[in-house]
Amino acid sequence: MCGILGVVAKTPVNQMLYDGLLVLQHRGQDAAGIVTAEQQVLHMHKGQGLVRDVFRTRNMRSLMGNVGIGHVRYPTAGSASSLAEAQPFYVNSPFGIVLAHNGNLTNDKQLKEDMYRTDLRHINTNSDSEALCNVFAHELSRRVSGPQLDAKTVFDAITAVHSRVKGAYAVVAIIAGFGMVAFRDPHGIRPLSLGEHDTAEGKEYAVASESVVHDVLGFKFVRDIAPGEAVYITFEGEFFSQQCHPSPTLIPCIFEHVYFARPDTVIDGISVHEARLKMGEQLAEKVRKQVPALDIDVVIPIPDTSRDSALQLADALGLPYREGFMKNRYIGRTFIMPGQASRKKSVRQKLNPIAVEFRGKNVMLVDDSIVRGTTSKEIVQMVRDSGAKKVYLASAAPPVKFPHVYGIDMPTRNELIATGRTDAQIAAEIGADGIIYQDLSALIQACSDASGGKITEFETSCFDGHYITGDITDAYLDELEAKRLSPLSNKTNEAGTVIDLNIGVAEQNLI
Ligand SMILES: O=P(O)(O)OC[C@H]1O[C@H](OP(=O)(O)OP(=O)(O)O)[C@H](O)[C@@H]1O
Ligand SMILES: NC(=O)CC[C@H](N)C(=O)O
Ligand SMILES: [Mg+2]
Repeated sequence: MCGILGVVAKTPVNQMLYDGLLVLQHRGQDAAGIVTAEQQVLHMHKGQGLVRDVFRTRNMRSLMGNVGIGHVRYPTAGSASSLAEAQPFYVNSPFGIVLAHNGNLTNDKQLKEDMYRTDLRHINTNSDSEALCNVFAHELSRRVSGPQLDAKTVFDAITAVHSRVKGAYAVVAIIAGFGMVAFRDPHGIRPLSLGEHDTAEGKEYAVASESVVHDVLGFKFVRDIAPGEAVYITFEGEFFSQQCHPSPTLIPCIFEHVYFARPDTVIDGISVHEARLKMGEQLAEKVRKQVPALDIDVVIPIPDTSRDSALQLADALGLPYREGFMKNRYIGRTFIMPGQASRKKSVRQKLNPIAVEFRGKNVMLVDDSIVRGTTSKEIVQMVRDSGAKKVYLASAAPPVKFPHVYGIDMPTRNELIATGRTDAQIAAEIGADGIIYQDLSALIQACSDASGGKITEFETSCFDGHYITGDITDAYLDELEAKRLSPLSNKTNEAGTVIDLNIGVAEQNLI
C-alpha cells in the first residue's frame, strides 16, 4: 500500500513533502520520491529505501517550487523491488506530467497492450503505475490543442481514464506549468483526503493518503475525495472539483482499518483507532464462545498494529492487558517487506519477549491479522521458549484466504497460511493451543459502527474472494500466481537492468 501526497502552496514545498512522506512511511518502505514544480520546470528525486535515506540535504535543495507531489512505495505490481519502478513516474507529453499512484490496476496487461498497439506509447517497466501515468497523459493529449489547459479538459481526461482503467487507484499528478490533479477510483478502494491551510497570500491545498498528514503539516482536514471524483488545483491556487464517473459507489478497503492505516487517521469518516477498538470488542465475543472456560491469565498484543484491538478485547473480557514484547524501534513493518526471508528474519530482530510476562501463564496473544503466518509462528515459539503454559492466538481479522489484487501484496493462495486449512490445522502449523479468528460479519460490523452506520459495504476480497471490480476470474488469479512463482519475477532489479528514464536525471531539472 503506497502513500501519496500532493501540495499546492504559497512557499517552497520540499520540506512539507518530506515531512508528509515521513508520516506515510508505514505505507511503503521500499522506495520514495518527490517531484516539485516551478512553473514549467519539474525537479525530481527518487530512490530505493526509506524517506530519511533517499533524501539528503543536497537533494532537498534541488527540489524547488511551491507545488509538489511525493510517494512512498510498497511494491504490488512489477518487480519485487526496483529502482526503475520508484514513483512518481514522468512523461514528457503533453506539457510534462508526473504521477504517483496508490493501489493496483487489474487490467494493466490490457492497458500496456493498448499503449503499444493503439496509443503508440512506450512503457518501460512492469509497473502498472507507469501504464496509468501514460493513460492519463494520452487522454489529456487527445483533448488539448495548444499550450492552454482548463479544468474541464482535465476532468474530461480523468473521465476517460476511469473508463479505461480497472482496479484500485488513488492518484496525485502534476501537469507542468498548470496545476496539480488528484483522483480516486470509482469504488474509493484506496483512501485520499483533502486538506487546506489559510495564509495571507491565499489558501494552500494538500491531498494525502491519510488525514494524519494534514495534522502534521498544520493543514485543516476538509474532506475525503469522493470515489470517482477528481480535483484540479492550479499553480495559482484556484480549486476545481468534479465527479468524473457515472456511477461511483463507496466500497473502501477494509484492510486499511485492519492493518495499513495509522490509528490517528480518519478515512471516509471512520477513525481507524475506533474501528480497531470495535474489532477488539467483537473479537472478545468470539473468544467467549470459543474459549468458554476463559482460562487466560493475560492478554498480550503483538506490536504494533494489534494494540488497540488487544486492549479493548482484554477490557471486554475483564482480563489483564500487558505489554509482553519489546519492539526494536529501528526495524520497520515486516509484512510490507519484499521477500519471505527478510520478513522472517525481521520478526526476530523486531520483537523480543519479556519472559517474566509469559513464564507459567496461559496467554492470549492478539494480532490484527495473520496473513502468511510469518509473525505468529516466530512469536508463538518465542513465547513458548519464555515458559508460557498455554498459548492462544486471537486475530482481529478473519482468515486471509484469497489473493489481494487491489494494492496489498498477497498474490498467491498457497503462501497464505489459512488457504486450505481448518482453524485447528492453522493452530497446529503456528504451534498455538488454540486460534480464534474474527468473523467477517463482525469485522464489517466493527468498521460500519465506527462510520456511524454510514458505510455498510467494504472491499473484503482477501477474506471472501468477492472482487468488486467484476473482472477477476480464476484465470486472472492463476496467471498472477504463475507470474509471482516464476523465478524471474522474484528477481530484485539491480540498478541498470532496466533503463530508468527518470533516475538518470534524478538530481537535475527534468525540463
Ligand atoms: O502473518 P504475517 O504474514 O506475518 O502478517 C501479519 C503480521 O504482519 C503485520 O505486522 P508488521 O510487522 O508488518 O507491522 P506492525 O508493527 O504495524 O504490526 C501485521 O500487523 C501482523 O502482525
Ligand atoms: N502499494 C501500492 O499502492 C503500489 C502501487 C503500484 N502498484 C506499485 O507497485 O508501485
Ligand atoms: Mg504486526
